[in-house]
Amino acid sequence: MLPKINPTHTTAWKNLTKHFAETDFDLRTLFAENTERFKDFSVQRENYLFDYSKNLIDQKTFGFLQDLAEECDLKSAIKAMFSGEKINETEGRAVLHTALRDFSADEILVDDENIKPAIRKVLDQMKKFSEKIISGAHTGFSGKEITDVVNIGIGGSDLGPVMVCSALKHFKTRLNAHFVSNVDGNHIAEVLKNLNPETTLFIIASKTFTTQETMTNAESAKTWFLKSGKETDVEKHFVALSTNVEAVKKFGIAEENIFEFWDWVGGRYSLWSAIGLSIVLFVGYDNFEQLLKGAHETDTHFRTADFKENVPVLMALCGIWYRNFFDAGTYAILPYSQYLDRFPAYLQQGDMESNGKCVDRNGDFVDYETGPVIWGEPGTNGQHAFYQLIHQGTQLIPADFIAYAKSCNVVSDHQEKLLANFFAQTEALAFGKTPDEVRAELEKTGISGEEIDELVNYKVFQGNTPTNSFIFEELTPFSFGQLIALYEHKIFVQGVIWNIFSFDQFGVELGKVLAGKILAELKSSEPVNSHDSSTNGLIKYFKAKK
Ligand SMILES: O=P(O)(O)OC[C@H]1O[C@](O)(CO)[C@@H](O)[C@@H]1O
Repeated sequence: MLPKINPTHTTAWKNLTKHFAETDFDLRTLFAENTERFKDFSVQRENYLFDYSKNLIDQKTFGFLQDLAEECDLKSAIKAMFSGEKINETEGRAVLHTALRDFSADEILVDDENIKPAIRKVLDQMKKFSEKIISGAHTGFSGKEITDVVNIGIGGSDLGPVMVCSALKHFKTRLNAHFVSNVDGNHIAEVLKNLNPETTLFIIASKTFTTQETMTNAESAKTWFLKSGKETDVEKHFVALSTNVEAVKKFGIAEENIFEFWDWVGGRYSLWSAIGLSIVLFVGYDNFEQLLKGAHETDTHFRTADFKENVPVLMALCGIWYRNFFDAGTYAILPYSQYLDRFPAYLQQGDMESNGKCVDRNGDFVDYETGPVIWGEPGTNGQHAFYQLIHQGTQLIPADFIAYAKSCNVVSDHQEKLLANFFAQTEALAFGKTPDEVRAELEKTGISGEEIDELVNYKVFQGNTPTNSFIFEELTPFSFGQLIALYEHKIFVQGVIWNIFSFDQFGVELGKVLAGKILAELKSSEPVNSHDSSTNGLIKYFKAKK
């Protein structure tokens, strides 16, 4: 079981509170005082560099943060997760997405049963199936090869596959992948518009196989398909990824077309499981296996590295420093790679569904902050949109910058230009521009002293905005697996320290239940008066206009 320690009751927290109040964290000064700062606060691993020197920390902060991890008994929490203890206590489940990418011969037991053979079996099933589809050996009902794959799922059954397929586009097979998630009928309508039922494969991805959006979209896909194909053709065009075999069979998908996974795989951690089938089809099984192996490399690092060099632990501790001491309510993820366009959105679910909690592991309401709002967009696009606020707004927004040294596509000098921006932004955010520097610059333009006085404040950059920088050698399935797992473990560490349960998501339930009730009201011809005046008024307007 996970330890149940209130972080604010630790000596480390008290030390951090005092240290925060007494210290003036100024990056200009910190860098000037320690010429070895980059060396002291960076970790170079085989294929990537993690630089956390542009954080508002000194050696003392670093020491207290490390103490916090020790006092919150992070070591035993890591052991508990990897060994299959039921650390998702509120749902009575183990948390073993790490087992899905563990190709070692080590046994992992859940309820006294080794889960490794079952994982292997499903991976083999995914491999064989994908090979048949990609080679064209499996044909659609009219004998034509499958050309398009539509993953129908939402949340963890969508975001991971969409994000990875976007990131690994460079490694694409001949198949096209499409994703339908929203219950908004426009989503499926737009996807189906350009598809041919004879050459389309639908993957119905749902852990529970009860999710309204997915079931509705799956039914609509089947209706669309049956306009051309027959009931007996469904088996060639529909497969399901689920833990709920009975519900899948009821939907009409044959048992041999079910790719199973298990309740110890959380939805937002499921891309490594059968939920990754669309990834396998899109990039091929070998690349998917590389993705898993990359994640496993991070798992091994996380399990074994000293906390002082442990990248996910360092990421998590810096995040806690800003959330709980600087009161930073948001955290930006800024990949300098267009391939990672969906990565921030993926991490929104990963982080916010995991750590957006206000009750601790003792069942008490917390009196400290937990998960921040996660957001972001790829650079350089974000620079021309919201960076203004990060540079000159009124709140502290810590950020992670992610880049690749080599580009998958060498297009003239695009990569140098991209990376020049990457380096420039973290430098500007850290060191800003002082009034004296602004003044000196304006003086060179020849404008009057009065005009300079009027302009100075507008052109000052406060700086001191903390960032982490990741530079990977190149974007490959392996390195991308490493990166995703780094964030998964960062989220885990923060949840452990905040003393919350990171693997349930009760916060999504209330809206779902209310929507069910309201749906019945929308379908009825009776006037709706059962809600507050606002909800009644909105429903009335909708019913009049639909
Ligand atoms: O895979 P399912 O069971 O359809 O659930 C989809 C998503 O819905 C959620 O339960 C949230 O509503 C997520 O945790 C999950 O990833």
